[in-house]
Amino acid sequence: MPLAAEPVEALEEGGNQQQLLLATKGGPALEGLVVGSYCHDVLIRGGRVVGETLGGAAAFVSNVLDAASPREEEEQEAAPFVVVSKVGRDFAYASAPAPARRPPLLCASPTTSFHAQFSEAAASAHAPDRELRRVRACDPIYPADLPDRRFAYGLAVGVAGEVLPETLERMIRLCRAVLVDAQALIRAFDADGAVCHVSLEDTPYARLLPRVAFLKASSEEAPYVGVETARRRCCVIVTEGRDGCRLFWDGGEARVAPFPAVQVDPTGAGDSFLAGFAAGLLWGLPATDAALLGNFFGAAAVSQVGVPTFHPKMLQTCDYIVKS
Ligand SMILES: Nc1ncnc2c1ncn2[C@@H]1O[C@H](COP(=O)(O)OP(=O)(O)OP(=O)(O)O)[C@@H](O)[C@H]1O
Ligand SMILES: O[C@H]1[C@H](O)[C@@H](O)[C@H](O)[C@@H](O)[C@H]1O
Repeated sequence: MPLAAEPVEALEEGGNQQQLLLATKGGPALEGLVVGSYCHDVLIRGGRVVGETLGGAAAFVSNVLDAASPREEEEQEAAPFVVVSKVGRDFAYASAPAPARRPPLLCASPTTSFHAQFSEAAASAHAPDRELRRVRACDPIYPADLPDRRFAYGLAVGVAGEVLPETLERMIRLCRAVLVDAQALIRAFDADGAVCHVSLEDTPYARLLPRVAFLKASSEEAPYVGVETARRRCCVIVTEGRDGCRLFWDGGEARVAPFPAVQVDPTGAGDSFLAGFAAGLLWGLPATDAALLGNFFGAAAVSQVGVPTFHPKMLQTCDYIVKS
């Protein structure tokens, strides 16, 4: 793939944080820090509830990191990363695999909850296919909630504004490289809880971008991120649903082809993509090949309702991407 060499050289030339991830190939398992809350997702179609599932980017991310991260033979059960997430006493999925392995912090406020209203009309690849409304919000995650030690990498994956600017700043101080989902930075909520977006440049997060390694945005979020400005500060990845994704860095860009999928639920595609991408970097892949692994897990996520289960055969494809 001719795209592979170019971005990596460009990223290495920058001499910034991306290198730290890229340099881990063959090394020992590296501990990560995932920050963002688990939530309740209620899926609604035609005015009827058609599903209630565990949500929150942290749940989808944990699921993929556990399936795809490099780790020692004897540690097959759980990949080495910590999740800092907050839920209320009403949390319904404490025994689901991701929260059971990495339990959330309990708060007096209720668990963050989203209603996802799916349109009946066939969505185009880039059009929003659901309207999201936050109906409950748990407490934010404060800097003091993060463990006081160093991590190889961090993933800032908030869903409802819970990753405060000062929390992201602390992540940046604790982690050698931080990957950020734009949804953690630019989401706002109207009086009804409907998700809308603000311009990243107008948020306190903007000044942190030069210290972020990768910023991932969906094509719906990309206009609020301001790709042309952001790519001068960090590598920006724009996910394009069934069209795969594009990487933008200072001086270049690359498109990475998708995997085919029959979409049954788009929830968690972006989260699974980002985790697959991070796992690819941990395996030592160039950014564009890591994005291929991201596309693989994004496609896997849309093929199932809720947090997906990975069958051994699917993980053989993942192995093939990583090792070929
Ligand atoms: N229908 C699809 N077919 C194949 N791959 C898909 C499909 N939808 C999504 N993907 C994969 O998942 C990635 C992320 O999808 P998308 O761009 O829709 O993210 P998103 O809007 O952030 O998703 P969500 O908010 O639902 O988590 C894409 O870049 C692609 O690799
Ligand atoms: O569980 C989902 C998922 O984490 C999505 O990435 C996010 O956009 C939604 O708000 C959340 O409900």
